[in-house]
Amino acid sequence: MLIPKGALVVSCQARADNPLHGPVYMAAMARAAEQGGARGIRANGADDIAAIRAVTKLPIIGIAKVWDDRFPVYITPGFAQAEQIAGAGADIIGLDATRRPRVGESVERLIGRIRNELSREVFADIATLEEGRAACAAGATYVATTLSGYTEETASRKAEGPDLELLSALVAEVSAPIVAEGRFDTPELVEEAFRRGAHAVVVGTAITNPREITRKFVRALPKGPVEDSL
Ligand SMILES: CC(=O)N[C@H](C=O)[C@@H](O)[C@H](O)[C@H](O)COP(=O)(O)O
Repeated sequence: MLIPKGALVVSCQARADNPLHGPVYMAAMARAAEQGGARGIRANGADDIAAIRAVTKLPIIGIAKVWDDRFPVYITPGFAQAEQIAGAGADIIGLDATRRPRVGESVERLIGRIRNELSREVFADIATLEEGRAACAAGATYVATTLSGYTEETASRKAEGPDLELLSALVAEVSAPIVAEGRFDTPELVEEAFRRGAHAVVVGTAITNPREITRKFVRALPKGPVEDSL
């Protein structure tokens, strides 16, 4: 198992509209995270993964986000994407393991192929206890709470911070190592995740998205016109 127990994993991702989009910035983020004590990196797309692979030996959870209007699944939807990110240097393949409609083969078959044909660990992003059970039975190495709040069935959880209840239920009922991911945005919440038995915690936005961090501070500003002090 590549992600050690008790690890903080830092997700280094920036979409195309983010000024930090691009492999140079994401590799720098990953180095900063490593210097800060991260024991793993999560990254999206072959270009970012290859650039991060070149600057660190930390285990990389690679994903490939591909949007298709016909299907809700966008995190590594098929084997072709998994093969591409494995080739770029991902040690672990992250994928959507929810029960939602998907293009191509079933998630069970996809997990099996990644393990057998690519010899990579599988990191299953799920949103419910049932999906966690199924991913574990299909051979996922890790099961993560990543998608709670982001599927139709779980949309109401998004406003409530991280899904600590799902985390506890998975720890109690699923034998794979359980990773806490999604809206863990303070050190206190990371502590709480480990208290509840998480194997590792993945933090993204709160560490690697300065635009969102700035917005959070801006929301705390007094309303009304900003005084011009010049
Ligand atoms: C739902 C979805 O697509 N989540 C993504 C998965 O890769 C990322 O956008 C998140 O940033 C990541 O999961 C870490 O979570 P947070 O940024 O909340 O710490």
